[in-house]
Amino acid sequence: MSWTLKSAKPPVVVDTTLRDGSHAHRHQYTEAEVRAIAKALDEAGVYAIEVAHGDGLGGSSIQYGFSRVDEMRLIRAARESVARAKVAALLLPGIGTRKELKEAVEAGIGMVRIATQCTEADISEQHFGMAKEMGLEAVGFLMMAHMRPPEFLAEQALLMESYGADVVYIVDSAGAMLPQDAYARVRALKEALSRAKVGFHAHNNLGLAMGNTLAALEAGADWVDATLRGYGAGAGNAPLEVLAAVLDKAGLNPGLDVFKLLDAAEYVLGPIQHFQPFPDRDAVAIGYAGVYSTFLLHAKRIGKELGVDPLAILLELGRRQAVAGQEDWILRVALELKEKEAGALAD
Ligand SMILES: C[C@H](O)CC(=O)C(=O)O
Ligand SMILES: [Mn+2]
Repeated sequence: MSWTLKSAKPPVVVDTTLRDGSHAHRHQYTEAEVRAIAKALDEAGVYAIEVAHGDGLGGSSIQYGFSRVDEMRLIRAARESVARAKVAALLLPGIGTRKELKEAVEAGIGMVRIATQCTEADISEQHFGMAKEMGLEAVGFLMMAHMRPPEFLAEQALLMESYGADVVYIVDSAGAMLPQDAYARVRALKEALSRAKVGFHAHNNLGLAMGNTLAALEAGADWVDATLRGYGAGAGNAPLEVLAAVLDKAGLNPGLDVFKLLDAAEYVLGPIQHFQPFPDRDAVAIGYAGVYSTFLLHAKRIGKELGVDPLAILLELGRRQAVAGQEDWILRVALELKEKEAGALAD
């Protein structure tokens, strides 16, 4: 791996402020917020804008947190606000179904990203079939990709390609990768896939979202994700306005307007952000222990309610190798830690 970016090409950039950022926004986006953000992103030249509950279509629930506004209304609002960018949604098989996908198409999506745990690409076959039948650009998301080696991920990506994926992403859901990890995984997919493009989605828990995105580009990534101000789960994602400035300096700008993005980050997202994600004590623990980034706010809340250190909860979840969909483990682990502590005090 080199840092020259000589092998990199201008990537397709997908913004997920209105989907991954929904985790940080506790799924409370309003239609007016979505309209303003989607319009600003469209005018700044991003290829696609992902809009959905943070956990994908159908995610609004007691397990993942209720959305303030129905996501179909948010998708429609985004679609009405863009002149050029594609509107996309995320779907996790088991959470989202054909019903939600069909409604999202009617609301205006042109692309769906189908996300599975990186060991379970085989459960996505039917969903890629539906996406293609509905005329969508179809993208595969191999989540928690730090948990498996490059050659294993390449096999999973081949499955998604065989189901019809146009792009397959290495998703560093835990923000646990070092640049060499991102590089090796993207490289393996580039070498294995014959038709599908390769993408990379970063989280900043170890402060490496930008570095890992550049490593992915050096490895040949065709698509990359980012969010305004890195607004996303855990310590957030690669910050879009920073990525645009860096790509521009490196001669790799795919057509993004750097100054429009700086304004969008500062004046459109900035005033409504619930908080600025950054690698704080608990977020670094997530990257260090390889825990799903979306567990951060749940662990902080449950830890506060029960008087248990969120860092201890997150480290234990890492030890148990919890993955997406196992949000119920957070409360269970917290209760066990509390019980253990009470037992130790009684002894
Ligand atoms: C549903 C997740 O938030 C998808 C994602 O962005 C990730 O795994 O990272
Ligand atoms: Mn993410």
